[in-house]
Amino acid sequence: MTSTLRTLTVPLDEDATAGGLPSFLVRDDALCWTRREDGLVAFGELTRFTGSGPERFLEADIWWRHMVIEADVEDHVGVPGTGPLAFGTFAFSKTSPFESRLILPEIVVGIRDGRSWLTQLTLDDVELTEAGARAALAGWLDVPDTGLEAPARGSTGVGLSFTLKSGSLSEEDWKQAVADGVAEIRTGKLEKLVLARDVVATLPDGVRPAEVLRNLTRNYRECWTYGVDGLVGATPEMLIQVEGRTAQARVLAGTLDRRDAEGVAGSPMDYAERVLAGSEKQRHEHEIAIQSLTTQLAPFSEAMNAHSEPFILELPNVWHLASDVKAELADIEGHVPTCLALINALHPTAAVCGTPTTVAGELIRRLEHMDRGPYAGPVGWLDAAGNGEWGIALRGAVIESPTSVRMFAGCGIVEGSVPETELAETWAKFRPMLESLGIQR
Ligand SMILES: C=C(O[C@@H]1C=C(C(=O)O)C=C[C@H]1O)C(=O)O
Repeated sequence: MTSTLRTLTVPLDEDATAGGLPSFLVRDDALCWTRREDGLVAFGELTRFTGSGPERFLEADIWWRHMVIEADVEDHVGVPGTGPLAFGTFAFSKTSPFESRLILPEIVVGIRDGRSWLTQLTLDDVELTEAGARAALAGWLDVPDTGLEAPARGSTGVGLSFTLKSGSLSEEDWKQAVADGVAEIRTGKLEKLVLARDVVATLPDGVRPAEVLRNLTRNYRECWTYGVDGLVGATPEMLIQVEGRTAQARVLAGTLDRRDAEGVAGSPMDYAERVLAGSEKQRHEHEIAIQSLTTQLAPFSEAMNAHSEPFILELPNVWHLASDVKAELADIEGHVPTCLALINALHPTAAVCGTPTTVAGELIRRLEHMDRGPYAGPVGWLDAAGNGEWGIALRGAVIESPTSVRMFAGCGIVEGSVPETELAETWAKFRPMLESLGIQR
C-alpha cells in the first residue's frame, strides 16, 4: 500500500454510454452529479476527509491539495472532471454535528459536451491499464437486479404504502416559527430569514436510492441531481461552478407553485411573469440574495457580471426568480482561489440563511428546532485542476435507514410573509423528492 494517488483517465466510446448517465445509476451506493446529458457517476471509496466546525471548508481544501499535489495522473481526455476527483457534502451550519465529507471514489464515468470518459483511481501500487479500468467498471455495474426495466414506483397507479410525518416541528408550530420570524424582521434586526422544516417518509417496502436518482435526473433536467453518501436531491441553485478562471453562480429567491396557475385564464408563463416577476416582495427577496453573493464574490474576482433583471426559471414543480452571475477569478500571486476557498467565503448565502447572516443564523437555530445537517449546505465535486461544481443541497433528503427518508424544504421570509403561504411553498418544494420516491400527495 502506498499513499500516493494514481489515476488513469481514458475515453469511452459512444456504445458504452449510449444510455446516458442514468444507465450507470444502477447501484444504491453510486455517487452522482448530473444535469441534462452531462455529469459524473462514481463507485467505490478509496478514502475520505471528514470534518466539522467553522474551518470545515478550509480543512477539506488542505486535505484535497495534499492528496493531489503528488498524484501520478495519466489523463487522455483532459476536461474538467477528468483525473483525480472527489465528491463532497458539507454541513449547513458550523455548529452541526453532521460530518462534512469529501469522498475519493475508485471509478468515475463522466460525460461532458458529448465526450465520455472513465477514470480509475488507486492508492495501491497496482498497475493501471485501460483494460483494467473497463473491467473494474464492469464489476461495479454487475448487480443482479438493476430495476432499470421496471416501471418507476408510483407510475403504475398502484398505491405505494408509506407514511409521511412532520419532523422536528408540526405544521402549526412551524407556521408559528414563521410568524415569530416575521415579528423579528419587523423589529428591524434583520431583513430576511430563511426558515426550513423537515418531514420524514417511511416506506416499508424499502427506499431505492438508485431509482430516486434516475427519476430526479429524468424529471428535473434543469436541476443538478446529486447523490453523495445518503444525501440525494435535485437542486436548481448553483453556489459556485469553477472552470479554469471562470466562476459562475445561479442565485434563486422568489418562488411560485406551478399548481397555483391551474385554472387561471391566460398562459401559465404570463401568470408567472405577473405574479412572480411583478411582485415587489419577491423581487426584494431576490435583490437581497444577489447582493449577498456578489459582495462576497467581489474580493476574489477581476470582473463580474450579473443580469440586471432576474429571469423566470421554470421547473416541473415551481417557478423561481433566478439570476446568473459570472466572474473572472483574480490571480493572486500566481494562485486562483480554489472552489473550497470560494465556498468558505460564499456559504451561507442569503438565499438559504438570510441577511445579515449572523443574526439570521442565530434565529434559524432558535426557531427551526432542528439540525439542518447537509440540507442547504454545499454539495458537489472538485478535481485536481481546481475545477468543480458545488450546488446548494436543496430539494433533497437524507436517507436515514433502508426504509426512511428525511426531506427538507425552506422559504425566504421577509416582512410581508404569510405563514400559511410559506407552508404551502414547502410542500411544493418537497414535491421533487416525494414524486421520485413514488409518493403521491
Ligand atoms: C430554501 C429553499 O429554497 C430557497 C428559497 C427560495 C425562496 O424562498 O423563494 C428559492 C430558492 C432557494 O434559494 C429550499 O428549497 O429549501
